Amino acid sequence: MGGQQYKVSVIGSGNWGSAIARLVGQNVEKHPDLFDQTVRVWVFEEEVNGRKLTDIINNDHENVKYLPGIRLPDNIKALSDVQEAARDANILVFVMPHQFVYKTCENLRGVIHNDCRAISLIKGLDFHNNEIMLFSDEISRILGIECCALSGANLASEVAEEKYGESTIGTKNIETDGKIFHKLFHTNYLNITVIGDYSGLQVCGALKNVVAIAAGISDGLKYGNNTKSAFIRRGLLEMRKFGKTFFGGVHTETFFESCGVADLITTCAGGRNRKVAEAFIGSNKTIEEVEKELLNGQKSQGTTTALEIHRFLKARNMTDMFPLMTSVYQVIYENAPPESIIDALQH
Ligand SMILES: NC(=O)C1=CN([C@@H]2O[C@H](COP(=O)(O)OP(=O)(O)OC[C@H]3O[C@@H](n4cnc5c(N)ncnc54)[C@H](O)[C@@H]3O)[C@@H](O)[C@H]2O)C=CC1
Ligand SMILES: O=C(CO)COP(=O)(O)O
Repeated sequence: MGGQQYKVSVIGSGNWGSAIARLVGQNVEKHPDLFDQTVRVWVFEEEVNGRKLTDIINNDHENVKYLPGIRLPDNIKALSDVQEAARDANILVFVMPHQFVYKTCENLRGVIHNDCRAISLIKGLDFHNNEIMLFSDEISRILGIECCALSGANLASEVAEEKYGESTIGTKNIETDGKIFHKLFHTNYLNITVIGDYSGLQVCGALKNVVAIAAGISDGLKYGNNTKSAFIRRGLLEMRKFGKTFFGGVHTETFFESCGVADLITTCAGGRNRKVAEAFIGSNKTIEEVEKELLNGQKSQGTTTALEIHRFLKARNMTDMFPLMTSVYQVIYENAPPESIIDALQH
């Protein structure tokens, strides 16, 4: 692709999708030699206050539903047709709740250039036919293109407000994709490190959401900071064990990057998973009802991930090896008393 400008499309426009589209919109302007100056964004169309969300984004430069109060750059072009949003792109940034990835990728089959490359910002793992897969690998398989991943301690609203933070890119191709994606995402307020362990990075992004539910349960029970730290520590150990047990090439060092312990801390302090789990305690509602009431269409991925992990471990008789993951599942889905989650710490 020597000398050619990369056309970037962001596939997804929720809370993180909008914050990252904003950052990418800014960064392509800093590298006009490298990137086309328009960033197309696929929006799952919906009506907000009687207007199409795409029209609101294109005319008012704000995603009023998923990232209210933040101005998006003028070079962001929202499109409701995913094929139109991705056609001719050289770079695809996948950023959507993990339950929507397959359908979206299927719609893109045959539309994507084979010199295109992708990056997954999705925090979740793919459990399919009782096997476990990385979304970067699935995107790669379905679309026939290379796909790496970005994950980090990145609460979307804070990144959108340009509060300083860090993030991690995991890729097999550090010299090629690592360099181009570093250019696309690194800013003075988001410091990017590139590593080779893309599997460990994605395991962290998915499992920290389940640990954040444990932190939320702990907060809902008013257990205090020491208890929450115990959940975070045990959670980190289970994240590492899960990665090393089920994926090759997972390194302990990855858990010390932004995608590891830092993301765990930020999500357990200020994330949606924690917030929903805290409100769930004592509510007499299902977790889905609480999520709907609190998040206005945003999704907390940890509940689905807890269920998927549990089914996967149960099929292998391995639930005992992951007491915290198991206990979160039991509290959320099997009406286990929330206080029983402490047993997971004494295992
Ligand atoms: N929000 C955050 O602070 C961060 C989120 N992430 C991860 O980024 C990914 C995307 O999350 P967000 O952008 O925050 O999304 P979100 O949870 O804010 O929004 C939900 C999105 O799903 C879309 N949607 C609803 N129904 C759909 C359907 N049937 N098909 C396709 N799309 C549909 C909505 O239009 C909306 O864009 C997730 O894996 C999340 O864990 C990662 C870092 C930070
Ligand atoms: O991934 C996140 C921060 O890095 C956001 O976490 P929540 O989905 O729990 O808000």
